[in-house]
Amino acid sequence: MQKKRVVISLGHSALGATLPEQREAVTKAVRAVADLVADGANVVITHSNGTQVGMIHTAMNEFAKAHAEYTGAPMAVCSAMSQGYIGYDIQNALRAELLRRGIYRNIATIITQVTVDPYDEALYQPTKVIGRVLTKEEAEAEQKKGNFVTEVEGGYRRIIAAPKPQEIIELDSIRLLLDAGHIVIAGGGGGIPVLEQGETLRGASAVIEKDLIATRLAEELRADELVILTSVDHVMLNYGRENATPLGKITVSEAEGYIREGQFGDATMLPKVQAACSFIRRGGKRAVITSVHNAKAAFEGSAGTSIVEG
Ligand SMILES: Nc1ncnc2c1ncn2[C@@H]1O[C@H](COP(=O)(O)OP(=O)(O)O)[C@@H](O)[C@H]1O
Ligand SMILES: NC(=O)OP(=O)(O)O
Repeated sequence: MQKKRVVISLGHSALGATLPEQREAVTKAVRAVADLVADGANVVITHSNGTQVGMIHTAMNEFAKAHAEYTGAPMAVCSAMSQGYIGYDIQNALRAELLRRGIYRNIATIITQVTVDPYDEALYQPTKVIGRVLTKEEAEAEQKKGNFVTEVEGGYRRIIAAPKPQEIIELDSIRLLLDAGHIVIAGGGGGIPVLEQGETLRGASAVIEKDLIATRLAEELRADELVILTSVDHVMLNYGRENATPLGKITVSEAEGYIREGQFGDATMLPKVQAACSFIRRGGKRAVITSVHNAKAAFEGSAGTSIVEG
């Protein structure tokens, strides 16, 4: 019998912001992955990169300005770097966690490119926040460099275009490794957005929403479950209000109704619930949205928000 297949998406709280924070946060996040593996699942991991790609872009390009022998790095190269370095931390933390449990599995990160449509209007309207929170002065300096910023809680953050994913270029390699029982880290940060130009794939100055690539991977790989680990234990109705109510097990029709009511934050919870609905509509058995902390209980059905057929 084929093992259960699970695509698990790690949000920014599973990664932290700085290098030491990431190493620490990933150590906790991989326990949820190890629980799934110990339970016999074949797993593909995908993850956020907004904070990391912003940090890498600033580090690469500011340094290059001051040192003529270095060149700056375009956003697509920074996305590739973020996949490499986040994958490196996840590989090592997960390997150690599994070995502690007496389990040995091959774990590999696939640098993943995803085509985007050059006519996607999102390419011309930056919406996706990247990097750390900036002061007003730092935000003004970014604008002078031609970058875009938006006001957020506590300050400002850079924003960048977020086109829709089209084709996952390395999909066959991901599937091959998964079929062979390897744990695969893929589509990190939504995948590196690329534009197809003849034989060439040209990096786009954008970042793809990772919830969209999580559902795409889950659909293409015919996963049984999609698990989205984020910063809250449940999806809530009336979030942030006095009458806020956590959602337990709901059907895809109910979830779509809540979407129509505007129950979910546009750039935060909405893409996760949409990803979950799309996955179930295309044949997935269960989508779970919860925190790293609650993951084990959510896998067992006693915590988190589960979206199922119906
Ligand atoms: N209806 C809702 N229920 C729960 N959380 C919500 C809701 N609407 C918006 N949110 C916000 O969504 C956030 C999770 O999304 P996000 O910050 O993008 O995390 P991630 O990095 O995991 O993708 C929560 O911290 C919460 O502030
Ligand atoms: N690429 C992406 O969606 O990253 P965040 O989750 O950090 O926004």
